[in-house]
Amino acid sequence: MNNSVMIQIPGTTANCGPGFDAIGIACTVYNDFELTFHDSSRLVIEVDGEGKETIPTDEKNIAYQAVLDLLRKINHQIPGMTIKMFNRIPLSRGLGSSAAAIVAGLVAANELTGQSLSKQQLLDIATSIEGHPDNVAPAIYGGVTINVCRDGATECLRIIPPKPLLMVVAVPDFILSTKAARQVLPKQVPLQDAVFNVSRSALLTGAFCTGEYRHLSAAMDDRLHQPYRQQLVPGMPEVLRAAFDAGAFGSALSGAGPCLIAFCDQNADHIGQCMVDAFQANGITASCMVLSIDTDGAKRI
Ligand SMILES: Nc1ncnc2c1ncn2[C@@H]1O[C@H](COP(=O)(O)OP(=O)(O)O)[C@@H](O)[C@H]1O
Ligand SMILES: N[C@@H](CCOP(=O)(O)O)C(=O)O
Repeated sequence: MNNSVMIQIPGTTANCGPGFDAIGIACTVYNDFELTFHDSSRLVIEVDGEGKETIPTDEKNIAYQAVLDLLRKINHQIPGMTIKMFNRIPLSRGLGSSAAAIVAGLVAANELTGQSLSKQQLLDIATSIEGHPDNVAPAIYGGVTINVCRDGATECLRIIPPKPLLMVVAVPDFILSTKAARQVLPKQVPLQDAVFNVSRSALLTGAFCTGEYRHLSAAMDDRLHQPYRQQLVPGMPEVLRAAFDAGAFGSALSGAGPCLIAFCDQNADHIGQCMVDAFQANGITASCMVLSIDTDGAKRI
């Protein structure tokens, strides 16, 4: 049995507008995660890159907890371990950093213990830890994933769109925890809003399957979460509008925010600059990342 493994895990953008807790995409921004088991009982966690100052380096670390969850699941003894991570996924911004940490811990521990669990089993464990499947599924499988929770398991359909798609992410310089962004959501919604989202989610899935991205303008509209979260992201309507005016097919809140994401197939840098400028006009400093779809998901490197 090898006692050390290195995993690369992609960031993810969830919801894509209407697909709240259901649709997610793996993106070409990656964390590196190294797990080593050793004989001593010590736990060592070293964090570099994003979150270096804030991510816990003790038992509270969620990647470490995911390693423990997997070891307990397969009745493996808990050894001493060293975790080294280099993070490029911005924290608490809506690009799935927590999902990446959970998936990293699960995949690394599974690799070190003989790969006894399937991707489906890892997905089910990851979903139960994260609480929703739309980030952990694409982090595991790559691509665009449509995710349905049923009878305690997560059913995941992975799509690789037939035409290239770029994702322009405007990253504002403030954080918003997913927990806080879920607390502003209502417990119930009007039937017409549910119908609105059902039709847009179906159109969105069809656009990804066929590459008919001209539908994304209508397909990325949402009434289930964005109207409530807008108050948490200054300038959100203006930034989304700026992306569209600059030529994006469509735009939305990335995950629970505060990142805003636009989809296009050209002029990505220009669209990004327009989004950053629109944030700036609303008093928010932001930077821009141009990403494409990661098709591999978490993998050993
Ligand atoms: N690499 C990591 N290792 C351990 N914990 C992490 C890591 N990345 C993120 N986290 C935890 O996840 C939290 C952010 O999760 P969340 O609020 O869901 O935002 P995000 O949209 O980035 O997933 C961080 O505050 C941190 O506690
Ligand atoms: N469906 C979730 C997605 C959260 O994604 P994150 O990247 O912000 O953690 C939600 O909208 O709450």
